[in-house]
Amino acid sequence: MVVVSNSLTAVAAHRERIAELVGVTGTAELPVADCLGLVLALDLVAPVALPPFDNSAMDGYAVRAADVAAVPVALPVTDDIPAGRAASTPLEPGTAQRIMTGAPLPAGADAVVQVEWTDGGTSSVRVDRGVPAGANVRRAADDVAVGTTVLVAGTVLGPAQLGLAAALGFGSLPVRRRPRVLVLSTGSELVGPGEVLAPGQIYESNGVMLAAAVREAGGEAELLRFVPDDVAAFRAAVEPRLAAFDLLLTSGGVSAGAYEVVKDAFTGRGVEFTRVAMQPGGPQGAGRYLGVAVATLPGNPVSAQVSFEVFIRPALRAAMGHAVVQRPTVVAKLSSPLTSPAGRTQFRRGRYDPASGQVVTPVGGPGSHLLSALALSDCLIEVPEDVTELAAGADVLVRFLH
Ligand SMILES: Nc1nc2c(c(=O)[nH]1)N[C@H]1C(S)=C(S)[C@@H](COP(=O)(O)OP(=O)(O)OC[C@H]3O[C@@H](n4cnc5c(N)ncnc54)[C@H](O)[C@@H]3O)O[C@H]1N2
Ligand code: MOO
Repeated sequence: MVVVSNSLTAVAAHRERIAELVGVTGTAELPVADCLGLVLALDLVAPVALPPFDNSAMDGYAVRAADVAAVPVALPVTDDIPAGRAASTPLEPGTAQRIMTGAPLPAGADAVVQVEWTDGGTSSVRVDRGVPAGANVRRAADDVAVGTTVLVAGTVLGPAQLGLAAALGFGSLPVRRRPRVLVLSTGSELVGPGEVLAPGQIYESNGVMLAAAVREAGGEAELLRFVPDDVAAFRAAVEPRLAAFDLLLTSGGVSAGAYEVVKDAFTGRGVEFTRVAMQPGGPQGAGRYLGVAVATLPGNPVSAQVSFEVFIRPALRAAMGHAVVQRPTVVAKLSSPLTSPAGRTQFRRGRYDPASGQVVTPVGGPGSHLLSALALSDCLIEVPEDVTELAAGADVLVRFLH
């Protein structure tokens, strides 16, 4: 692990460590409807053509273009072809067949006259405007030929990709499965919603926040809350569950206090604790416990969420096979001056306003308990390790939170 001065671990080194621990999830065959946002694990090859047959692009009349070269002309209507049914008879010269959008073109027809250019007749039709051969006809395989690789492995499946898979008849797709994360909050002071706060107690918030962050990143989260500051209780709560998960994500219990349950439970058992050169989010731990990846985040709510953004989200995205694992960034002008601790990357919370010349405004101070400021923010302002002061108007890197 790369370590920077005064024995702090570099942010990038800790990020790599977490990504390496989480690794890449396996492949699963999932129903197409459940694949939104997932990454295709294998190339998708078309088992059918799109369209599968020549068909009409318009409601109208299937004709031979030569028969409507001179208009107006009256043609007997010999068949009626709704979508979903094939023509029962080939089109004879000098006749028309009424046809609906998407219905198969009868043999012998080479064009469709849209209904607006006719009198709409059912036994005989008067065609008022001629069409060239091929008009309003969608040819078989116009879009996709059988055997074409339509989507390559690594494609992120959005609505259009899922629509294409469905159009080709796929009911399920091979994808990288979602990483499963057990989110665990520790702290004897934590109580749940609806309970009356006794002196010294607070409502638990990190679990809800981190589980939501896991889901937003594309993972599956299970929340385990309100574990007391007791090593035996902690291990008893965690151990029976671990095998079902790709990552155990804890918050709290890792700094220098007398009751650091996470640190006490994992020290010397495969998890290393360190201080990362960042603020907030200094105290971090990473490793493997009973074979499962573990990341321990600090308990202060803003520290926990910023740590998630910096370390956990990229690892989960990489685990799912995403090529782009980082949020988008932009360089913006700082609206007001900032100070930052020497030797640490500071992640201040901010609001970005593209309208006023790409200005970013810090929201709240640097305190890692300022959760409401985080909730009002849409980005992190990243101040490099070697920068301790920034004037208003300085260029800063903005990392979006959405
Ligand atoms: N002597 C030192 N004290 C502290 C240091 C240090 O280096 N030396 N580091 C500080 C920093 S920085 C951080 S960050 C915190 C990290 O502490 P822990 O990870 O051990 O977290 P806790 O002590 O359990 O809690 C910190 C704070 O956050 C609240 N918290 C914790 N879990 C939750 C939760 N699930 N929901 C809501 N709030 C939570 C907790 O009540 C505390 O107020 O340590 C500093 N101290
Ligand atoms: O590094 Mo701590 O995470 O600021 O509150």
